[in-house]
Amino acid sequence: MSKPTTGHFEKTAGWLDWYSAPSKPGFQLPPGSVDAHCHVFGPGAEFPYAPERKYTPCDASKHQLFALRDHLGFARNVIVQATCHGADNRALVDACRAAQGRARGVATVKRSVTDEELQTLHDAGVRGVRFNFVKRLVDFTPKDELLEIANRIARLGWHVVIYFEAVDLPELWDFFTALPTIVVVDHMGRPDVSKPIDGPEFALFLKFMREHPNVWSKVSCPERLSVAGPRALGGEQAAYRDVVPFARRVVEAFPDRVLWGTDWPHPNLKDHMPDDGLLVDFIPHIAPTAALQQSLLVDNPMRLYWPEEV
Ligand SMILES: O=C(O)c1cc(C(=O)O)oc(=O)c1
Repeated sequence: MSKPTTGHFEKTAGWLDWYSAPSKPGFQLPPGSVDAHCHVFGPGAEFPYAPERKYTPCDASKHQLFALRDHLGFARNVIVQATCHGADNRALVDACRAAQGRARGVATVKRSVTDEELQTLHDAGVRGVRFNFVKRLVDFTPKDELLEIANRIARLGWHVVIYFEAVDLPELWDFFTALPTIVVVDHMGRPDVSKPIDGPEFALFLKFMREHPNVWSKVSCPERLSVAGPRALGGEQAAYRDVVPFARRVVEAFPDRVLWGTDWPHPNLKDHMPDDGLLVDFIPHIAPTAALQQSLLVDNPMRLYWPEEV
């Protein structure tokens, strides 16, 4: 793969660039696997980063994303609007269109979005909107505004993707459970994996999923959630052991409502940048049977993002 570059913009201090020489996974992905959470960044010279952004990344273009897709053995991508692009979905739309049916998108929109703009997003392959509650990434948006957006996109058959941290779930519960669509949680709601898996915090997340059959979860981002490592670098086959029980619990309890994604190009990692090939090798530890792998990587994302092909 090519190497990361930065064009017009100066990266946030300490920014870690994506890993430019990922290994070939040892784990053989089932045919038709979907990387259901990844991003494009710019390139900034073509698709400028949003003025309200909280970080400035290195560029991560659609071509680089598609090269990674092919290298790892994925068939398709779900590209999620990154907060550094705010509600300007041009880079996302451009990538989805260029993928020629092999990518779907999750956009960020404001209340002011027109029906015509929503239709244009739909035609490009967008099937969801993302609501972000992680304070270091976005400014606060009032809940009535988000609910209004959710009701509008529900009519298009789209869903809502939510990103929040485990400690905030109690406060956000009423809002989340009032959403009228399928609701997809990013990165398992960011559990603190140094806390017990049977403790109250993770129990609340499992209850959230158990009591609400419209709630799905991405069992992604062990590299972000791991406290004890080891890191997915240098051929490590036992990476992020502390995350495995959490992700596996979700996969086994809700096999029909889980998705997996690389999270490439891994915004805001502070301590290391994982080898994406080794991240793929993490999958069979959380989805240990062929049937679970088929649901996680193929059947579930196809049902949600390409229902017309199922
Ligand atoms: O934890 C993060 O920093 C992060 C950021 C973004 C984004 O900026 O969109 O997306 C993610 O999936 C994760």
